[in-house]
Amino acid sequence: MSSSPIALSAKGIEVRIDGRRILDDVELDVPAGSIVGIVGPNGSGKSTLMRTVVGLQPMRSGTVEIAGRRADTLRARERARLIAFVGQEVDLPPDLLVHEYVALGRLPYSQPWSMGRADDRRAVMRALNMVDMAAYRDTPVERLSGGERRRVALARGLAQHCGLLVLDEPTNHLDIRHQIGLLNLLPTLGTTILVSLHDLDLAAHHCDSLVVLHDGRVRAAGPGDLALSTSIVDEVFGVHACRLVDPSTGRAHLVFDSPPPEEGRRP
Ligand SMILES: Nc1ncnc2c1ncn2[C@@H]1O[C@H](COP(=O)(O)OP(=O)(O)OP(=O)(O)O)[C@@H](O)[C@H]1O
Repeated sequence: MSSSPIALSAKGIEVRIDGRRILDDVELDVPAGSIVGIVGPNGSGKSTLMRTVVGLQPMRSGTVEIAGRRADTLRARERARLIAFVGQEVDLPPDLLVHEYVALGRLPYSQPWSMGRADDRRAVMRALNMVDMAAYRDTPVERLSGGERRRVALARGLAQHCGLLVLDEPTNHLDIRHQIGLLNLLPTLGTTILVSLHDLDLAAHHCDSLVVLHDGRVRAAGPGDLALSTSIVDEVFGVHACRLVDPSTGRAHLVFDSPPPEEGRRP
C-alpha cells in the first residue's frame, strides 16, 4: 500500500517552548519496517517529539535523519512523500466531504489540474475501507463523531502512501473494537510506524519496541516487557502494575491499580 519502509533516527533532541525545556537529549531509533511506540504520562513530551521529528516543531539542538538523510535538508513535497503525520486534530476543515478530506493525502503527488485521477480515487477508497469508513465517503466531515473523525484522519495519512507513518494517539476516541482493529492493521501496512499510545498494555503488545518518556527525557526503551517493567510503570506513571496471564492465549497482560497505601497511612 505504501512505498518501501524507511528508517527514522533522532539524536540529542532538545526543544524549548517559551524558554521552558520540553524535550531534553532525546534519542529515538525507528528501524525500517518496525513499529515503535511512544508512551508517557500527560505532558511528558510525546506530541512535541512527534511534531519535532516530522519538522513541525523547531529544535534547539539535535539531528533527525529520515531514510539516512538529514530531515532539515528535505524539501516540503519530498518530506510529504516520505512521512505521513496524523496528529491529534479532531477539527477537520469544515465544508469538505469525507472523500474530499482524505484526498488531501494525495496532494504531495498532485500535478497542476491533476487531482481526482483514477489512482488517487482508488487510494482514497482503499484507505477509507481500511478504517471501516467507506460508507461515509459522501458525508460532510463536520457531521462525524469524534471516533469517526480520528478514523478519517488516519485514512488521509494512509492515502499518502509513505514509507513512514507517524501517528499521535490514533486510538483516542475509538471504541475498543476499532482500537484493536487499528492496531492490528498497522503491521499489515508494510510501512515503518512511530505511534504514541496511552494504553500501555496495547502498546506493549502491538509495538516491536517502546520508548518511555518522562518529563521530556527517555526513561526506558526496548521491547514492551522490558521498557514497561512494573517498577518503571510505578516510577513514571505512579500506579501499581502487575502482569497477569490470559489462560486462553498465554499472553501476559499489564493490569493496574493505585499504589498500595504507605505504611502508617492505612485507614
Ligand atoms: N505550544 C505550546 N506552548 C506552551 N507549552 C507547550 C506547547 N506545546 C506543548 N507545551 C508543553 O509541553 C509539554 C509537553 O506537551 P506534549 O503535548 O508534548 O505532551 P504529551 O506527552 O503529548 O501529553 P498528552 O499525553 O497530554 O497528550 C506540556 O507541559 C505542554 O504544556
